Amino acid sequence: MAKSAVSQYTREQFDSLLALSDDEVVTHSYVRDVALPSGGTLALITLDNGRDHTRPSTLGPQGLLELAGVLDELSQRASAGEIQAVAVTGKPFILAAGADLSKVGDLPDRDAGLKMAQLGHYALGKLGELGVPSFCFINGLALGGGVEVALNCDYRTLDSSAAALALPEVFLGIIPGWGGAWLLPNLIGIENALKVVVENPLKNNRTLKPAQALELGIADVMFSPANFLEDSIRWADGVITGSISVKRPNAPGKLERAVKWDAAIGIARKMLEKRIGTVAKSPYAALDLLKAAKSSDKATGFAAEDEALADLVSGDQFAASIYAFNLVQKRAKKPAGAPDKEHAKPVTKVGVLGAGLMASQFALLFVRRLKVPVIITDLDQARVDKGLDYIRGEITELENKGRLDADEANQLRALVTGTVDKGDFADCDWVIEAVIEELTIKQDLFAEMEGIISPEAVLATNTSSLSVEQIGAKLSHPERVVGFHFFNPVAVMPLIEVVKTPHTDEATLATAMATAAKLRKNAVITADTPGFVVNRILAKLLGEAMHAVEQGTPFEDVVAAQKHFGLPMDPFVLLDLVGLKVGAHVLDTHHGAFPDRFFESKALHELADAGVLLEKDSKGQAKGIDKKAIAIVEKHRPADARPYSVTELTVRLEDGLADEIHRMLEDTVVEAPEDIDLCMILGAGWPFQMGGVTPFLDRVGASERAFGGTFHDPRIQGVS
Ligand SMILES: NC(=O)c1ccc[n+]([C@@H]2O[C@H](COP(=O)([O-])OP(=O)(O)OC[C@H]3O[C@@H](n4cnc5c(N)ncnc54)[C@H](O)[C@@H]3O)[C@@H](O)[C@H]2O)c1
Repeated sequence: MAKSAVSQYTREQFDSLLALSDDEVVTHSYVRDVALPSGGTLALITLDNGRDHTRPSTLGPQGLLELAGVLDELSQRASAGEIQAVAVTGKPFILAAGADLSKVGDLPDRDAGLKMAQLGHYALGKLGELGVPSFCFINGLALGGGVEVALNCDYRTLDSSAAALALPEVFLGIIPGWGGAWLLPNLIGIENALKVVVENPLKNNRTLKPAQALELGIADVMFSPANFLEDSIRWADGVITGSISVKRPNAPGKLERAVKWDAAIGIARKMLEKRIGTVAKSPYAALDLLKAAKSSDKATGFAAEDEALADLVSGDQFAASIYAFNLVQKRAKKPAGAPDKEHAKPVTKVGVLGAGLMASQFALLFVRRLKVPVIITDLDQARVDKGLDYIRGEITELENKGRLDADEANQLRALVTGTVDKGDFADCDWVIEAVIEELTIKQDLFAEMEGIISPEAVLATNTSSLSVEQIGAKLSHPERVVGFHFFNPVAVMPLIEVVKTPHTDEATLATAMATAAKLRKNAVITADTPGFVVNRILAKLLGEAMHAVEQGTPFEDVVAAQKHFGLPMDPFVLLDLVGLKVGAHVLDTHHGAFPDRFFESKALHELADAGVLLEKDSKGQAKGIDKKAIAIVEKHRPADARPYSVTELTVRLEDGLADEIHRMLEDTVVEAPEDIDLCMILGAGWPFQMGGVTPFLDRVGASERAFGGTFHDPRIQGVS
């Protein structure tokens, strides 16, 4: 018999963890005996925290110990010949959403972290050592430790309507440490395991649809939801009797272990170094474990996971991740400064001014989520038609992908119309503009609309850098004006900055917040100051980047200095994406408002006029900086220029950000540092593992250097 992986742990080790259980959400393991079609008995465990489907079952110390106790009893019944198989499933729609993170932030030290890792192995590992075959019937959502419940079983069936499967641990600053890092590559091969565990480690990790999980080999078979449990039991019976033989084509063979394994790890390591440098520790820790899983036995693999998890759980990045997790889970759902929902006015028809890049994307979102008539306009019929074609084309695309049925798609297409006559907006109660970024054009447009729409209708603007108050300056009812700043691409970016002017009334603000919620976006309320939150911080970084290259700092050194922040794009790729003209305009706006702290860049204007910055390959991917761009920047180098070293520039950027954010808070651009962090995580892709900009700046000492204080107390900074 194979060496036991579980016997390295004992029940008594874990008593001290019980204090960390959240009594509110203990997941219980209910057992019932099921008769197998061919005779014999299968003991079916259901994981259930007794809540409805909006509160997924999670696994904390008490739930894990209860499961371990149940499995010990079943092991005895198996030895006595009373049961022939064990299966685990979940309450409706949910297997388990992983470890209970609500109290993990309270783990007092590394030893407690180590015990938490060991407890997972102690409990879940028993699923692989029962003496009879074990099955997981994956009936719904399975995340992190939920997937590891399944991996610890011998076989897995999967419901084709399950919401998602994922091992998102590296995204939270940890690793799949309850068996996942050893079991997964040994089940589905190293290349597939890498895709699931470390791909895109700074974003929400790869979420698998059931068909993908099946194809990768995480599940052995998939059944439709109609008879999922019955089909799973019948299939398990076939496996036990031998009438079904389970094939695992992705399981690693000798050749894969001898040749491919290390090579795949090497490629993944290079990819990570290129993409994230040394910003995050957890993906590298996961790589080390996946590498070792090639030749280690299960007991050694589990012990290595314990040590890695203990290091990470007690470190800075996990504390930071938990902070970010709580922001997104809690603060984002109850935005600071939001008025009572009761004041919100109904939105029964939406008018969209402009049919360009942003307008057509959010017109689509309005019709999909609000399901009310949406009318768009632009300067001429051709532009209106282009916008309509885009919106209708996207609806058809969603229909083709099966995300909308034919009736819904037809209904949505019929709700969107276009016009060149603004008189058709008369009955709109929500009008939003996304025309070109010029103050007088937007002012005149709003003034014109005031003559058409009712005095109660809301006028919203998607401006990125103009004053919302000034856009409404020519109105008799400026109280109905609000900023509603989307991010590109609209379908993907979860944030809307809702901008309140000194005149915006409660009903208008409440309507904006309610509308954002209906669009399923997170809204943060900001004051009407240049760049609001996200663009002001990005403008600071872009301005510093242009200043540094003008001073003779090599472009690659600027990229290296900014890599330290872990943002998804370097400043030059970002400039290329937003457009050089737009970028130059954003810098001008900030320089105009805060001339002592934001640089204006004449070089950037010349780059924009010449249309050069990045050198790209045939697929449009950036290869580096265009030589013509380097020459243009050199022309703007002042006589007394002095290049920065990477370290100097890194510190300069950190201190500049700390100073700017401190000023933003003094000016109450938002209520609290948490709101800045929320905006940067949701609107700029600031990595979760860094836990938000403000704790990061505290942690690296920038807050102390910039304003002689900190944004948070030490616990939140993640300083252990
Ligand atoms: N592009 C982005 O990433 C982004 C992100 C957030 C906010 N914004 C803001 O959104 C707005 C639009 O940006 P875009 O990128 O969609 O620009 P765009 O150039 O793609 O679209 C602007 C559209 O407005 C039309 N237009 C101009 N004057 C008009 C008028 N008087 N009446 C009706 N239509 C008129 C133009 O013909 C054009 O189709 C700007 O205020 C911009 O700052 C842009």
